[in-house]
Amino acid sequence: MSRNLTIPPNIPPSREGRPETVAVVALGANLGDREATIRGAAERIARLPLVTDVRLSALFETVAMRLDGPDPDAPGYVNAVALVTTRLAPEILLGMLHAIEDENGRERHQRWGDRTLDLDLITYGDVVSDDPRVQLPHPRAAERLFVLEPWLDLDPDARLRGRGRVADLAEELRARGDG
Ligand SMILES: Nc1ncnc2c1ncn2[C@@H]1O[C@H](COP(=O)(O)OP(=O)(O)OP(=O)(O)O)[C@@H](O)[C@H]1O
Ligand SMILES: Nc1nc2c(c(=O)[nH]1)N=C(CO)CN2
Repeated sequence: MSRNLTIPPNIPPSREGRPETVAVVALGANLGDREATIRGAAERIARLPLVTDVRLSALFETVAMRLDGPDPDAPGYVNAVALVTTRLAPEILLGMLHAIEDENGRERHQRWGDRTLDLDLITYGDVVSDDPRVQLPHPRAAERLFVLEPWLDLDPDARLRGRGRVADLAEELRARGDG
């Protein structure tokens, strides 16, 4: 069969801008229909522009952590982690995560208070940032089993830049009865 060489080959047009990067996003909810909120948020992230893939972990039931420690009397959380492949810049992605929190009726009364939806950017590729608006990796991720365990569910070999293997961090927290 002859080929018409005037028709361009089926190669996607080259795209300017940043390369695709995998971001780790932590999801948590302890008010309302927590599971539906988490699954809906992951679907919403998947529909963001310049997001090409979202893999959601299993959902974990966890005890609410307050600033002064675990509070078994507070409404429990459903936690999960999503691996998000995106060409959005980290600060833009975080802004969009905040918008999704707002769409879900997130109110900001109290640090570590109850919430319909919390979305944290845990890592964005290997990017390190101490800008208070976008700290990367998330400065409290290594102390949070409710982040590390869902992350391990998706990626047992995960590493947290500057802190080593996520599996080792989780093991230390479990051994201390912490996190
Ligand atoms: N990597 C990050 N992920 C999420 N928020 C961040 C990050 N870096 C900086 N921030 C900023 O932290 C501020 C507080 O975020 P948020 O309301 O989610 O706090 P919190 O959930 O109560 O506590 P924590 O930050 O310990 O999870 C926000 O204004 C946000 O811009
Ligand atoms: N179990 C649990 N506790 C929390 C969580 C969370 O996601 N899960 N998020 C908080 C603020 O980011 C504070 N405490």
